[in-house]
Amino acid sequence: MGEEKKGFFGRLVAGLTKTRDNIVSGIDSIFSGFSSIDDDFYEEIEEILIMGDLGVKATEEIIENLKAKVKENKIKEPAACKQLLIDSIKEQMRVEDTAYRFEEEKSVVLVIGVNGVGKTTTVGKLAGKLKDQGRKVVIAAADTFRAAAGDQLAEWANRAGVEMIGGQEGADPASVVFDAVASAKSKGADVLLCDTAGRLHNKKNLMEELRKMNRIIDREFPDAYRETLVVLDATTGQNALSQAKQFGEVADITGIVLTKMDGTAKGGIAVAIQSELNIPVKYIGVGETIEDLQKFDADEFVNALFKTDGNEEE
Ligand SMILES: Nc1nc2c(ncn2[C@@H]2O[C@H](COP(=O)(O)OP(=O)(O)OP(=O)(O)O)[C@@H](O)[C@H]2O)c(=O)[nH]1
Repeated sequence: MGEEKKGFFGRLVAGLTKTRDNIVSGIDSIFSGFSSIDDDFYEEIEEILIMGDLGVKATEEIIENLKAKVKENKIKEPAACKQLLIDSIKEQMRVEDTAYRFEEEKSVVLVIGVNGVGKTTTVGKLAGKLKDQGRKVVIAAADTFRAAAGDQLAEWANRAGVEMIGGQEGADPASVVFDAVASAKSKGADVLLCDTAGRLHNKKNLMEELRKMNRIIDREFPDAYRETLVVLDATTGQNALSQAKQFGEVADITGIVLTKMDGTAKGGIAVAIQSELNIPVKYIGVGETIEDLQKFDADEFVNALFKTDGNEEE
């Protein structure tokens, strides 16, 4: 098991190379470059965290927390602050509900996100993952806005070996969800994954569409556990955070999927999201194949960023 964990950690470390270069190399040079802990020292750390997309609010709180820890532990050496900074970031990322109940219970999972963020890909990967865990999955292609979205999802359903309902361009998303719920129930499916649209420029329509879908699920599948995942493209940095906030105004988000974490320098956005929204990042996308969706764990993420296993005093 230790090997498996190491493999996962290794892949996470590799996937976060650019984010790590962006944040940690700068931080390391501050720890080694400063001879005493003063205002300049804190300001430079603050600047790097903000540049690393952790967000102004989260950064300010991390720095306050770090200052308190330094005082409490009577630390005098800048280098000795590193572990305290790691701890502060982890504390800042703490969220209450990080459970994956849809993996255990009969569930309907709504997946929301604007075009191009990797929503369809994520639904496909998630279907494959749940199927591998022995769950019976049905996909509802309720993003009927974009031409070819249905075909693309059908390919993913095929790859994952699960059934897909809907996919006709221009169809009413709520009626697709209605058909999919009926199919999921008649087949005794465990999880119904709904790929839905996310046109943020027309919030009223979006809200109406989501409300309609939710009403149908409430009525037709009242005992299903409900999960609403918002897919965000990590490469868009602060824009991803603002999308999450906007979706939060029209839906009860239970989790975030951050895609394209491979190869982006903006992975620090995961800190901003968990800290500012108190919503867990449940998965990260680290590539384009069906295996490239990983469960997200904030502590492991911070350890991978700083390349520490969480126990060592570096
Ligand atoms: N590198 C990388 N690419 C990804 C990841 N997730 C998705 N992509 C790519 O991002 C592009 C957009 O993904 P889609 O799944 O089509 O995006 P979408 O949000 O469904 O877009 P629409 O179908 O237009 O709504 C595709 O080329 C995917 O292969 C990821 O985690 N890493």
